[in-house]
Amino acid sequence: MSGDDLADALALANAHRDGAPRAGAPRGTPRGAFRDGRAPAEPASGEDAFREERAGREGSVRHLAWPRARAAAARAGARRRAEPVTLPLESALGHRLAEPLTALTDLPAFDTSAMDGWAVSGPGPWELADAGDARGVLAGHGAPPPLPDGHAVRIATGARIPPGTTAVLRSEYGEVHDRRLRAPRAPQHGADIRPRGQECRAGDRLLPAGARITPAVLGLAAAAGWDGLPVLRRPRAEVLVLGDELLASGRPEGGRVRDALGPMIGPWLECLGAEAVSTRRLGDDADALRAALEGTTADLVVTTGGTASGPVDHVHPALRELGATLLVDGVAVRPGHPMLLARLPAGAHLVGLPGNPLAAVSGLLTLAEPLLRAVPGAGPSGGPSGAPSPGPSGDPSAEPLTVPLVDEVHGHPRDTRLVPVVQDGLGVRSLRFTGPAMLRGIAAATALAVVPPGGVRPGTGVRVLRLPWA
Ligand SMILES: Nc1nc2c(c(=O)[nH]1)N[C@H]1C(S)=C(S)[C@@H](COP(=O)(O)OP(=O)(O)OC[C@H]3O[C@@H](n4cnc5c(N)ncnc54)[C@H](O)[C@@H]3O)O[C@H]1N2
Ligand code: MOO
Repeated sequence: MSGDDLADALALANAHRDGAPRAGAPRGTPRGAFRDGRAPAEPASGEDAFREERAGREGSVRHLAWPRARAAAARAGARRRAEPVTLPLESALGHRLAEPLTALTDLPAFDTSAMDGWAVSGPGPWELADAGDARGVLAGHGAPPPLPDGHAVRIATGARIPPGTTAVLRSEYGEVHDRRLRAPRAPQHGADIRPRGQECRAGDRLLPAGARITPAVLGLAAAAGWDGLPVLRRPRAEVLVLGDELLASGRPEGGRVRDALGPMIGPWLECLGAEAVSTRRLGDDADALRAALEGTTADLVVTTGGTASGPVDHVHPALRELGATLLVDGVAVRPGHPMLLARLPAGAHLVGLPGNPLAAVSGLLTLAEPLLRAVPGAGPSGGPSGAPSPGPSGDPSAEPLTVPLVDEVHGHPRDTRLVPVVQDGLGVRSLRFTGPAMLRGIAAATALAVVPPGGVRPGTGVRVLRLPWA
């Protein structure tokens, strides 16, 4: 076990010791919790309830409090490194720059006309010069001949300025009669000429290392002469979908169900800043799972299903046999409490998502999202919170937004609930069809509200995890 793993394992043990009610100790009712199935008259504010929150218990299994689980995932991510690689511009979108972006050229690279019109030399009127092309000086052509004093030549936007030019006269500001150009108002010296280096000089630093590559950055990089960019490789994620009952196509039949997670988790991980390299269905085959975990080349393995303790739930046994370190083993959150986070012996992290589809979403946002956000230099291309990616500390604390919840949401007595919500005016409103096995609510949602143990009354501010596409 590495020092880092040991630190995490100790943190996990301490969290359980500090947070979970001890066996046999009187547990009492947490502040803000239901006593008789109804909402309390004076529930604690969201923040108070978070401070009061303690790790919950499920039967004899102790679960880590939701904020602690996210913090543990962020710590795991902060220890990962993002390697620099060079990608062609067409593949670089969404990555972060591994080095500052410098200009490979002056911009503009030559004095250029900002308008269609005439290049003029000296005060008017001007005699029209021969450009060697009846259309005048065009963009994309070689160096034009010098323009003698008192002469003008037709010029197009983007064309090179002939030596000797003092200004460009826009076509709407001049008139030609008998090869003489006149202008009611003389152009100022340098008018409508973009001088070489106006935007930058070769070698100028245009953007810092770590800047996210947006469409605008791709344009700037191309203008500045780059064909490929040094970027930080996104964490590579592999998705392993477990369950013999899953169908890859068609309608559910014969007691089997469609695999809803295979099509969902990879794209969602991409939204969270990972490169989803593969999604494989392994059925309920313990050997295949072990082999996949042993052979993985990914930074993050995400499994779905098999986290509980049923006869074909192979995730825990496989991790045990491989000698993995469990960093989070169950979280006091609904849905999704059997979720887990582990570190495989070769260094990859594993997020085990429960099989119920909304529980899997909960695990993704509780564990995978803070982990990916905290990988130095990586981070989402617009995370669920919409907040900028934090620095190397990976501190996710500033990340969720707080907004009023307009309706009453029943809470779990001990666990945090993640509830699909939709924007409603300045607040959010909870949705229907949000059972652990349902995706109908989350598919219409803009965010997940973080409902503290005991629930919240209408108008109370709750933290929300905004969905990356909302
Ligand atoms: N005795 C207990 N049983 C269960 C507990 C518990 O605390 N004690 N927790 C329940 C909860 S909560 C959840 S969530 C599930 C988690 O179980 P697994 O992670 O082992 O998931 P599976 O058993 O493999 O599947 C659960 C459920 O989800 C369906 N599923 C699985 N994968 C997919 C998929 N890719 N697409 C669509 N649906 C999927 C699967 O068919 C099951 O219906 O455990 C409870 N049990
Ligand atoms: O994680 Mo389970 O979905 O809470 O039902």
